[in-house]
Amino acid sequence: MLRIWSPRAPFLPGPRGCFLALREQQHNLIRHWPAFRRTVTTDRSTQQPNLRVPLRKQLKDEAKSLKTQNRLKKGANRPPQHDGWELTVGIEIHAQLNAETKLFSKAPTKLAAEPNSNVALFDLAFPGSQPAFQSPILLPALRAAMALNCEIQPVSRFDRKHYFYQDQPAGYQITQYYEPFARNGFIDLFEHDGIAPEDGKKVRINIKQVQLEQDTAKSQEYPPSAQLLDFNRVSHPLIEIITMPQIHSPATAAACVRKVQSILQATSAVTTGMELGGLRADVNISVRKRDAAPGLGEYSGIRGLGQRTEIKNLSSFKAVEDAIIAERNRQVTLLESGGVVIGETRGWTIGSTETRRLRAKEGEVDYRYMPDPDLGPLFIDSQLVSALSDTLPDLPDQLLDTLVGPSYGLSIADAKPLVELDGGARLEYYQDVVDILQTLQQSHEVVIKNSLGRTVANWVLHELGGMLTKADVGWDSDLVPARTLAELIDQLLRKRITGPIAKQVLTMVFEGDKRPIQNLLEDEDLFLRPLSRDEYLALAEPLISANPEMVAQIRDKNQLGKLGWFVGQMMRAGEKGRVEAQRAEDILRELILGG
Ligand SMILES: Nc1ncnc2c1ncn2[C@@H]1O[C@H](COP(=O)(O)OP(=O)(O)OP(=O)(O)O)[C@@H](O)[C@H]1O
Ligand SMILES: [Mg+2]
Ligand SMILES: [Mg+2]
Repeated sequence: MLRIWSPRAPFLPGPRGCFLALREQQHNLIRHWPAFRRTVTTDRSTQQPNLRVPLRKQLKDEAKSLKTQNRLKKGANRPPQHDGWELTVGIEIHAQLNAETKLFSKAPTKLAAEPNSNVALFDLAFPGSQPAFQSPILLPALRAAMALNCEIQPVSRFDRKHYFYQDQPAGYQITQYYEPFARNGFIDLFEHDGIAPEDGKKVRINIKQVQLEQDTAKSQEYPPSAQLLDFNRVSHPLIEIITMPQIHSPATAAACVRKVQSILQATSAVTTGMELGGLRADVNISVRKRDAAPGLGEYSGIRGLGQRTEIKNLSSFKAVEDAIIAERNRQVTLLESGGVVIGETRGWTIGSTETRRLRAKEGEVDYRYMPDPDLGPLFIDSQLVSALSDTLPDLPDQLLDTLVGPSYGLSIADAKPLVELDGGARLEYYQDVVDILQTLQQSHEVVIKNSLGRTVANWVLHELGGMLTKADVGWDSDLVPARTLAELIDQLLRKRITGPIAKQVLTMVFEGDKRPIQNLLEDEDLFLRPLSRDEYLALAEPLISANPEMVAQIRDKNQLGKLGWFVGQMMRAGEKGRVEAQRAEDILRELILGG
C-alpha cells in the first residue's frame, strides 16, 4: 500500500512566482544563516587546530611509505600488454545532499523510514502537482561546489531529461543540463591520495560542471518476475559532479572518487558515503593508441578521444578501479583484433573480470532535453556565496597539512585515517582528547614535549581502533568519552600508571565500566607505587652474586657500559613498570663500585 506523505500538493504559481519566491527565500536564508547552519550542518571549523603550518614536502616524503604506493610501484594497474594504449576516463559522481526535504517538495528525506512513507504528490507525478524548489538545498550544494573550486553561476535553470523506466514516475528526471549552477572546478590529487603523479607533485582533474537533479526510486528484485519499488528515494536532492576526460589510470579514477567523497564529507554536503549508497559513480572509458593519429571523439573542447563506453552505478572505490580495468582490457583486446568499440552502457558486477553490454547509449536526442516549464530560473545571490565561502571548513588537504605539521607531528599514515575515518567524527574526537589533555597537563604544570599529538593519535587510532575492530563495532565516541581517554593518558604521561595498566583500564571502560578514571584506578589499586630501597636491593643482590665475572669487569676494568645489562635484568625481574632505570643504576653503582 502506498501512503502519501502530504495531503496537499506543494504549489508555486508559475515561473514568475517561483522567481519571486526564490528571491524571498534566499533573503531569509542569508538572514537566518547562523541558525540554519547550527541545525543542518555540522561545521567543524571552530574545532580545528588553530596552528596551521603547511608542510607539503613532509607530506610527500611520508606518503612514499603508503601501502598503495607500493602497490602502484609494482605496476598493478599497468599490465605490460597495454603499454601502447592510453586509457582515458571521465567520471560522473552522484551524491545525495545533506538535506531535510526532497528537491521539489517538503517530503522528508529519511531513507531509513518505512518504504513509501516519505512521498509527496509531486514526487509521484500526480496530475496537477507542481514542483516547489526547496531553497535550503542550495546550502549543501553550494558548499560542495565551492569546495570543488567551481565558479557559482548567478543564474541556472532546470531541464527535463526524458526516459521511461519504473524508477521515475514522471517519465522524466529534472536536472540541469543546459545551465548548471556550478562550472569549471578542479580537484588536486597528491601522492598521499595513493597516486603516482608524473611530475612528482600532483594530478589536477578538472570538473566540467556540478548540477542539481532528482534521485530515482529504489527498485528491488521480487522473484520470480516482479520488482518492488520504494519511492522514498524519488526526488532526493542530488548533485551530479562531472569530471573532464582527464584521468588515465584506474587507480587515479578510484582516488578521484575517494577524494570527492572526503571533500563532500568535510563540508557536510553529504551525510553518507559510498558504503551506504550516498554516493554512486558512473565511469566513462575509452582507449586510444599512443602513437596513432588522434581518434575522432571530442568532449567539451578535448579532441582526439577514442569511443567511450559507460558503466553506471558503481558503489565502491574498488568497483570503480576494477570495472575500469575490466573494460580497458576488453576494449584493447577488441581493437587489437580488428574490432570497433561501440558507444553503449555496460554493466559490471562485484568480483567479475568482465563488463557486459546493457543497452545502447542514449544520446541527447533520445533524452529530448527541454527546459522545465514549471520551474523558473534559479538566482543565486553573491551575498549567499560569500557567506558560505566565509564559513567553509578546512578541507582534507589543509587538515593533513596541520596534522603532519610541527604542532601535531603525526605521520601521514596516522593523519590520513584520522581525517578520513567515520566522516570526520574520529578527527573531532581526537581534537577533543588533545584539547582536554593539554588543559590537564597545563594544570599539573608538567612540561611535555610535542609528542602529545602523536601519543593521542596512537591511543585513538591503534589502541581504541584495535578494540573497535576486535569487537566489530562502528565508531561511537560515547564508548570511551574523550575526557576519560584524556585523563587516562594524563595519568600515563605523569608516570602514575604503566602502559599495560593504561591499556587494561581502556579495555574496562570500553566494556562498560563507567567509574571516573581516578576512582577506577584507586578502587582497583592500579596506581604505580615506587619501590623501596630494600626492594631495589632485593632485585640487585642476587644478580650481582650470580655474575661475578661481569662484576669484576665493571669494577676492575671500568667497563661501565655493562651496568646497563644489570639495569635491564632488574627491570625485567621487577613488577612491570615499577623499576626506574636511574634508581636501579644508582643502587648497582653503590653495590659494585662502592658509591
Ligand atoms: N571519449 C571519452 N573517453 C572517456 N570519457 C569520456 C569521453 N568523452 C566523454 N567522457 C566523459 O563522460 C562523461 C560524460 O558525462 P555527461 O554527464 O556530460 O554526459 P552523459 O554521460 O551522456 O550523461 P548521463 O550519463 O548523465 O546521461 C564525462 O565525465 C566526460 O569526461
Ligand atoms: Mg551525466
Ligand atoms: Mg553518463
